[in-house]
Amino acid sequence: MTDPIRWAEARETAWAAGFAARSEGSDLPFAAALGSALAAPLTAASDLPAFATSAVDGWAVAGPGPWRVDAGAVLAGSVPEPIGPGRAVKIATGAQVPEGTEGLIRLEHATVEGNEVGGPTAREWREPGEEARAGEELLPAGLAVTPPVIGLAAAAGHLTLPAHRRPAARVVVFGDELLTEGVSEKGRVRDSLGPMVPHLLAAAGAETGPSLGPVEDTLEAHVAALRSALADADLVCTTGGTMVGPVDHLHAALAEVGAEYVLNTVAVRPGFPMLLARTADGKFIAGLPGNPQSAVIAVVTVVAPLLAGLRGLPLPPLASIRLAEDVPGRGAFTHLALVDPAGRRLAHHGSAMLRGLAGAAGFAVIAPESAAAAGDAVDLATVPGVTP
Ligand SMILES: Nc1nc2c(c(=O)[nH]1)N[C@H]1C(S)=C(S)[C@@H](COP(=O)(O)OP(=O)(O)OC[C@H]3O[C@@H](n4cnc5c(N)ncnc54)[C@H](O)[C@@H]3O)O[C@H]1N2
Ligand code: MOO
Repeated sequence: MTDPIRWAEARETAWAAGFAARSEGSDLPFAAALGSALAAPLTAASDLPAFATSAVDGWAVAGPGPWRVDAGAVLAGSVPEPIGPGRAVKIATGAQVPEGTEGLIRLEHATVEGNEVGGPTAREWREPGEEARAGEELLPAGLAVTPPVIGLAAAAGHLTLPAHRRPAARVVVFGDELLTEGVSEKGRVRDSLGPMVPHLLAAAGAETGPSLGPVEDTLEAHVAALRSALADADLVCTTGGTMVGPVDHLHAALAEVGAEYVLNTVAVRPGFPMLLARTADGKFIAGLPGNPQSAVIAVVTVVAPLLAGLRGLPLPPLASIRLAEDVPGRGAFTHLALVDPAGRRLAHHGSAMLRGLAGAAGFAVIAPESAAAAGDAVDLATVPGVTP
């Protein structure tokens, strides 16, 4: 076993490995691009607006007033006839302003008498290219695709976005002791990771499906499950078997599939035995410890940064929280301490438990060789899918 690396370094190492392996950008439908980084700048396919666009409901007029009313109205969605001096035509918000227009009168400011209209005029339209010129860069490469980015891309004439695709991830659950239904009894426990981890991965930006397993505790079964999951995934997250117990086959299985460690053990409590490995063809295997809270910590520490890197995004920033009570350190290890949104520690925070985690804002980060006191603001490591 290699020396554990520091927790902050584990995040950066996992992210950098993902970023180096990010997919080449391609033109993706908006839904597929959402959440990933732009792989190339977004440019405008036309002027924005593409034509002089009325900003009000009113009258378009030309020349000196009062103006004689032309029949009909200029509505949004068509190309209007030009208007001549001394003429007025009714116009709707969003309609193309007729050539020759010198001013618009808002409907509520207009006086109409017989066939004539009068009132104060103003250039109440948006000029072509006011927001952007055709071909102009709207957003830089590397920016995350958010819903407003999708809206802008559509407005700018696109059906797709140049982005890094979402990585495909699979979860493989190890453990003969696990039950997939009913209550824990007679030495057997309900599998809590199989139902939970795919949702963590989805929230962290992976395409994923149901977990595979529980996989039988033999090396052959582990290797077969890993190979089958790797066949259609960029990332396989395994649960359990990270230690060196009598049926912990993960390390031997990694060797069998030719995977090499990116990192192996992290100086953090809980979660110490987590690992990240890479196969010869550039796929990743994240080993999440079997203790359920430790598995979540491995997702927070290694998997979420890796997925961000694979999508071309920066290392996810840590949030911050003000503690309402003292939190001890864990010596040379980083202590990830469950806290609620008010900064209070939670009961039931053992690494085999999920009860505290289920009500938590995230993990307060207590640096190695330190402790935190009530009132201190400390980093908060959030859990994908959980808003603090
Ligand atoms: N001699 C040592 N033993 C252990 C150490 C150590 O340093 N020296 N570290 C402990 C720590 S820390 C952890 S974390 C676990 C990690 O163990 P594994 O990753 O090998 O996991 P397992 O042994 O398979 O399981 C541990 C524990 O978690 C339960 N489990 C496993 N999978 C699931 C699941 N899908 N759903 C619910 N519960 C699960 C399993 O039943 C065990 O109770 O090692 C310690 N040991
Ligand atoms: O560190 Mo283990 O990962 O505590 O449960």
